[in-house]
Amino acid sequence: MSEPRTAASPSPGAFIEARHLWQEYGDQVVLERLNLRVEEGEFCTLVGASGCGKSTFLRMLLGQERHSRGELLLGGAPLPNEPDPSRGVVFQRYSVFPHLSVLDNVALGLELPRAPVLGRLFGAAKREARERAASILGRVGLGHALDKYPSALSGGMQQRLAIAQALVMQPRMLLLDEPFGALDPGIRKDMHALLLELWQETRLTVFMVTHDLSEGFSLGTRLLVFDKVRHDPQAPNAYGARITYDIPLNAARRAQAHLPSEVAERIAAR
Ligand SMILES: Nc1ncnc2c1ncn2[C@@H]1O[C@H](COP(=O)(O)OP(=O)(O)OP(=O)(O)O)[C@@H](O)[C@H]1O
Repeated sequence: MSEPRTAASPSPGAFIEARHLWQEYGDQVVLERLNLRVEEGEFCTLVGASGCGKSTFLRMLLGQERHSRGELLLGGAPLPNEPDPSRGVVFQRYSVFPHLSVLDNVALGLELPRAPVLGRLFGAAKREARERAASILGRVGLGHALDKYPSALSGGMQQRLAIAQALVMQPRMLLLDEPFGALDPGIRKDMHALLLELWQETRLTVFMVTHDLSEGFSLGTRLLVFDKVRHDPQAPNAYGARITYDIPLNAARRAQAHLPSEVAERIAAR
């Protein structure tokens, strides 16, 4: 029998690792020698002053942007240079397709890779895709709105749809860029509860940018503060940000994230 893993056990290879990571645009240094190790299942919230490179870091994790220097690894190998279904993303601005129904918005992600020419599946494959889409929409609270169009949805409902779009692809990582920034406080609270439930169920690794520090503290298992350690008032673009504080949060939730899913399910079932 293998030894139980405890907090003191050496951790296996990191899921995401940034080593001396830099991002520069021309003569503007945005990120500078950033180092980070994140294990699978962690929920990292990213905070920092406006313009310090949080969204840039998310885009790099998504594979939308290549770093200038250093290494960015996924499971020990260079992170793929292009977005793929293993990385789901939700932006602050609604990213759903306005001309498609709620159900089609989510089913499309399943249909396109399997029918790249027509963009449509037929028969059993189509039914299966739509059933899966409907099931995840039910999970995010949109089961009653499958035939609606996005223009008929509230802001919170549109973000639920965007989350469903990302989750239906069964990503290993969920990247959220201020996903609730445009929502009213009451709706935000509902969305926080939903996101935590989904994270606990799926055991995804989450990176979420937020400007709301209390949201950052209450949601994550880890708060990452992006900031510049060097400033030159004569040359504001000369130095970039890195992670200056890395604060473990919500110990109980953090411990749960490390529990093997089958053990967590057995305990929950009692
Ligand atoms: N493709 C690009 N080309 C040139 N400059 C860019 C590019 N992408 C980002 N930048 C610059 O990099 C800096 C960091 O931008 P980024 O959006 O990552 O910051 P942020 O911390 O997410 O900001 P905010 O909190 O305001 O959203 C900004 O000065 C921005 O103008």
